[in-house]
Amino acid sequence: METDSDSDGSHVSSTPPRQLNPPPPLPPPLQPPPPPQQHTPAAILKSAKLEIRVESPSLSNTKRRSKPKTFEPEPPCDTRTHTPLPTNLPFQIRRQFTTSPSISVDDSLETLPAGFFSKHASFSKFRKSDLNFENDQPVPPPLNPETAEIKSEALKKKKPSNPETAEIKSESFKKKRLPINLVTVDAPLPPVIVRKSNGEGNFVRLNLRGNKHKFVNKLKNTRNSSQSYSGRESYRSKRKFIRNGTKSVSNEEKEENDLINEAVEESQKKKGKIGSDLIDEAVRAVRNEVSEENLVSLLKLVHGYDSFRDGQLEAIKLVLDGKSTMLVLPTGAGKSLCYQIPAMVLPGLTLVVSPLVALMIDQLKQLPHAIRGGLLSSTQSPEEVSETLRQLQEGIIKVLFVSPEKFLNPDFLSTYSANSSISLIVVDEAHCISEWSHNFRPSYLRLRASLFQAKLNVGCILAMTATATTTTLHAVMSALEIPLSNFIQKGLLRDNLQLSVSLSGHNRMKDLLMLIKSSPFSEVQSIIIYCKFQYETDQISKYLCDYNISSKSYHSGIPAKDRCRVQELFCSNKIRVVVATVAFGMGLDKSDVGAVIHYSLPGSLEEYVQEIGRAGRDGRLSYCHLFFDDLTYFKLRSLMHSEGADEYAINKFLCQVFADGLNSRGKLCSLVKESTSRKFDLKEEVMHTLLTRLELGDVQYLRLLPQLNVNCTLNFHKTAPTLLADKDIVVAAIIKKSEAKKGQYVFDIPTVANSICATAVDVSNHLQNLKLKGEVTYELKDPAFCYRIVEIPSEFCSLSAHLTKWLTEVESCKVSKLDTVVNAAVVAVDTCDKMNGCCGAQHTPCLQKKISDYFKGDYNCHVPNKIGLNSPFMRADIKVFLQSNLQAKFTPRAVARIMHGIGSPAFPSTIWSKTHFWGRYTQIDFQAVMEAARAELLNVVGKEAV
Ligand SMILES: Nc1ncnc2c1ncn2[C@@H]1O[C@H](COP(=O)(O)OP(=O)(O)OP(=O)(O)O)[C@@H](O)[C@H]1O
Repeated sequence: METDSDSDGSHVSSTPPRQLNPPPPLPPPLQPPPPPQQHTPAAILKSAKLEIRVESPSLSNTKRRSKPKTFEPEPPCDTRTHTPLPTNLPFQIRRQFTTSPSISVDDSLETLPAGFFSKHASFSKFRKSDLNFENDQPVPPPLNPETAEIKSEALKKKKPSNPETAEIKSESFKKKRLPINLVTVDAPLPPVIVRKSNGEGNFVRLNLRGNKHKFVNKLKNTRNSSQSYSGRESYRSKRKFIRNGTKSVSNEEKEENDLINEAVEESQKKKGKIGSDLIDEAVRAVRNEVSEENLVSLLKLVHGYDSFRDGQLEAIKLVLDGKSTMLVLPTGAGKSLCYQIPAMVLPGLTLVVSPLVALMIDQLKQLPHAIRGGLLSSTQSPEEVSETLRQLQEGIIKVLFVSPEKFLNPDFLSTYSANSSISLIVVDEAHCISEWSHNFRPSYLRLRASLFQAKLNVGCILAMTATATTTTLHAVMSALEIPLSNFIQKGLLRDNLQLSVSLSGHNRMKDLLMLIKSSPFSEVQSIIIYCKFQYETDQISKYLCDYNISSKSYHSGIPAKDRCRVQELFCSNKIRVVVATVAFGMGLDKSDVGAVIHYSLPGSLEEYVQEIGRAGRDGRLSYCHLFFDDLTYFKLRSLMHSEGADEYAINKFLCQVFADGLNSRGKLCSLVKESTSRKFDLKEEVMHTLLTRLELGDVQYLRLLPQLNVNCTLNFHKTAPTLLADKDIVVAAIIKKSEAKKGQYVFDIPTVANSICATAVDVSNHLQNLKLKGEVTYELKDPAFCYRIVEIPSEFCSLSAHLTKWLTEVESCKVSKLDTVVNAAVVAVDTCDKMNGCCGAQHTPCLQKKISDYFKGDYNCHVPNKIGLNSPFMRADIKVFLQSNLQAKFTPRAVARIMHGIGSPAFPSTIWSKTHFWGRYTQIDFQAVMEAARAELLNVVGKEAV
């Protein structure tokens, strides 16, 4: 059963995992894709694969790190449900095919056009002096890779990798830990308007396995590696299909499950080691009187700390008083403790909704001895799930980690509403609720106070985040009905982070090497380097190893076990550098990371703040360097447009969603993800967001149900189908609604379910039972969004206009977030007068100010960006491109995406990156390219009409 997401961080990554091995050859597509014309053979570009992610400092009162000892015109929209789609749309060149070509899906967010970097490199501005680091050493020539590897192995052996020493060191840091001072954003928040949602019935039965993101990642991996359809198929057969009714579990799922079991076991082994009588007594004391004294005693016993950090006590007291609270503390400031202590004191369960399985595992491991935790994940076996449920019912588990999808599954909700008392719901990474955050997740949109209250009778919510702008905070507090009086924000950045920035030159890798080999970075033991693209992490880590800098890459395309191993090596100081995408860092609690380097631009200041927050958690002076360059900026800016959609496409999509018109009210419907995505050129994530919006907007048009593989091929084995049908209503319906193909029965689960007024899950379960009895075997395929229609829109035009406007605003918001990062970097490098403590490449005061202004909503991008609004040859190029591809149906957005080098479901990079126009106009504003494309399409259509 296909589901939504307990994932591995990839949703954060804008680039799909890279597929390292060449895929099997491309099978013939359902219908032939239009081959792009090549004008200049030499200009045919290969596509490179990418993956995406990002961090900041001040110096006073902070200890300097010691040198490591060892490591060196839109078409008119339809107005009614049944309005036939126009066939002679403006802006579409009629195909030469009689049937529409079915192009393989490709969301090539991470696919760069071939030669992208070299072709566009326009930087020569890098000034070594800008770095201004002491002991700038000449870069030694690279070693022969073989020798380097041997040397690096030898070095590793000699390294001070004694975990004991490392532990002692970190203990001594703890003792010497300096108070963490925070740069506070103290702008008053305007009053929160608490919007009562019509949350009744808004929950969905989603994600019984919850692995959508993993699937998506993997799929992206295959897609973006400019590889074939069959590569995807093979992956799909491994992961997506349910063979003969049996869930096939991939190695990755098994590995993830092993990690969960390990964490659960570890968590359970620890219990009772500390004098539990003392703790019980301390808990009782807090229950009697929630005083600072009692809470500090409990803190000492449970966590071993002498005092609370800024914001912790305040938050804990509010929560213990049953008040929903919004807590904004910098990364590493100790947010987890704010639910751990209440979890011990409150009588019922504390549920923690967390976006990533990896994060949940880390948090589970970090629970103190006295708190027993549990985790529910889609990868667990039924036995493991029932064991967790048993422990929950017996009250053994005090803190349960769940994904938002699992949490909103009605089965899960009913278990809790019936059997268990929940005292507190914690929404971790709460910014994911808001579409205006840097990391919006549709499933988080469902987290509403009204739902918690109605379904679980829980009134107390603790929302936590490290990075949220004022707008995002409003959205979160409104959804969770948290009053302004319960808003705690203590700072954004720790002042032990020294922030530097430089414009990188043609050879960013060399710049990076120089940086690492120069003081102060050369004196730092543990460094994280953030990149945007997976292939970059592999390249850079190999490059650093060649220069005797022990490093490993980390991204979501690496198997879970290997990722875990890299994290272990890093945490035990056996490697010095981790070169990672965004997938690394969430939940990482290595206190002595001394430096974070952004090799690529972060997509937003939120991302930057979150990632630099991995450094200096021990309170010691730590260094954060940001490289920026125009080329990366242009490419990332293009990528920000990969999820936009046109009103026309949304209108067509709505027609499909409500395809059965008035008859569909109450009906179970489904949309097969892959084909629908291709048909409307909408990414699956965008379709999911739109469906969620149709469920949770002002009017509830539908109710989302668990995602399923909807197409079934069934074989009967024991009893003759007709005989079985006589005594089995489901079988009777299947026979009636099936198509017989070579003795097999092929049917669509929702159709069968509708015919007997059952749910799709009922039908699936029934099939499973028949299979267990040996009556049938079956195969399910085609993951689909499932939903029930609640209300038919009276007309589609205004609804699609409304949804388009919303998506466009979200798209512009993303673009402006990236523009703000670049602007902050440019202002620091080009215009800083260095009067307020900035020096050389070190711009801590001015970057801190920018960041603080941004989070307060006061930021002005007063330096113009380098994105052009026109180019003399653009119209001509578009014209040539269109004329060479007369067989394809383009929209202005599709043309603009190709000109920006962004693949989409209907125009995948695997095919379209072969045109030499691919990515040619990344430096021109996307909207401007769309306008030019619109004009040229009108010309072509006009001529055709003549
Ligand atoms: N009052 C305290 N005194 C000393 N150490 C503390 C205190 N509170 C928390 N810590 C420690 O600080 C570290 C970071 O805590 P935690 O992981 O909860 O931070 P966080 O705010 O959740 O960070 P992130 O946003 O990165 O997840 C942990 O090792 C934790 O034990």
